[in-house]
Amino acid sequence: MSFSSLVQDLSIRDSNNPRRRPLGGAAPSISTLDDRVSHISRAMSYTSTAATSVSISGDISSQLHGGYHHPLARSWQAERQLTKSMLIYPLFMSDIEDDETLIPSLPGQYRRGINKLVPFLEPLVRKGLKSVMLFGVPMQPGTKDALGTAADDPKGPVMQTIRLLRQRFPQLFISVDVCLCEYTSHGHCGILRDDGSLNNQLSVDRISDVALAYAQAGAHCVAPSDMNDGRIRAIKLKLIEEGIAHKTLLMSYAAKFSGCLYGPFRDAAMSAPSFGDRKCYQLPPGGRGLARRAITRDIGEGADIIMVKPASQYLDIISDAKELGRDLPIAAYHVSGEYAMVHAAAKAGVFDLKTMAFEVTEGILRAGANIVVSYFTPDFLDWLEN
Ligand SMILES: NCc1[nH]cc(CCC(=O)O)c1CC(=O)O
Ligand SMILES: [Zn+2]
Ligand SMILES: [Zn+2]
Repeated sequence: MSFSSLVQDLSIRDSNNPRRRPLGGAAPSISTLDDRVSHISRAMSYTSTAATSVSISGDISSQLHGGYHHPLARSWQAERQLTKSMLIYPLFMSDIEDDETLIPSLPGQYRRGINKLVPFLEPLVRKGLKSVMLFGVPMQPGTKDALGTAADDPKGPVMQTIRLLRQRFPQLFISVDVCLCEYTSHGHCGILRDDGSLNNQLSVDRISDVALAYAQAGAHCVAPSDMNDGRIRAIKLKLIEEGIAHKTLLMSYAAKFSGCLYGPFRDAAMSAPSFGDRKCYQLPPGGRGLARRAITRDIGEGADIIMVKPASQYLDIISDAKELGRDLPIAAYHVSGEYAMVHAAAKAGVFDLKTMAFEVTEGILRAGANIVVSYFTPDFLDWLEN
């Protein structure tokens, strides 16, 4: 068949097919359903009898494979590619200077003392590590009390680490988790009333003092994970009052769900509550509406970033956060239990570790996150080129 007869062939078909008419051509008027059916069946019968036009007569929209045959073309399909600058790496800082203890429930992750930190981080920073999230772990007996006094102890592991990192890795972005559970004798995320429930006002006062201390020590970002009501506003006001709001990013763990995925973290941070649970301040897993309210509230109180946590079980919440906070970066925390699950399944031969690490992280990005807090960060620094 010659080119001109092919064109003619197409134009005949176009005039018959209401869905594929030439540019600028008038749509055939279809007034009734019968009319429409006859148009379509005429187009179809023409196609099936004209053998030479088979390759161009199919429904073009059914052809997708060509768009992602090549690896580069596949990479173009994602709205956002995972890059090293999206990753924040959590670090557990012990108050024993030479500590370097593997956390059995958190494969490959260690609790480290200040003396072990720089040699550990140097190669990671060289490979492109951009940001860390600090957690303090008081191991020395007698350090914990009802008020979590050790949280902002100037000689405590977090305050020391902030100063050390600012000095040794000036480009590194330092975020610090702000909570009391690692430092309280009862292991809850605030100060308690006599009945064992949280005293919200005292907790918020204390948490905002701790956040301020971290910011004053040089943290670029403070990230309260305690879930007390009103803490974002209280922290923001203190940062403003002390004249450092302009250089301190406030990341709210706005939508933090209770459940069983923080277990390995609590092993690492020695922060399991000594009685009860966190269900009265962390969100119930089915509470999508509560999460949306918390996100909206925290944006209103001055959060610069909204965090959702855990991540893989809460992808709808991440996309809610993106919708409610369309003008803010959204962070997702791929938490200790999620990380441990991936490791356990890979070890059991269920799937390849690296493939799953990418799959779950890409899912988190697809849901709307711009930032991922991940224990896989050192692995990604090896796996990613950018
Ligand atoms: N409030 C402290 C805090 N900050 C982050 C996590 C969990 C992180 C993880 O599981 O990786 C926790 C534990 C908890 O709330 O029980
Ligand atoms: Zn806590
Ligand atoms: Zn309660």
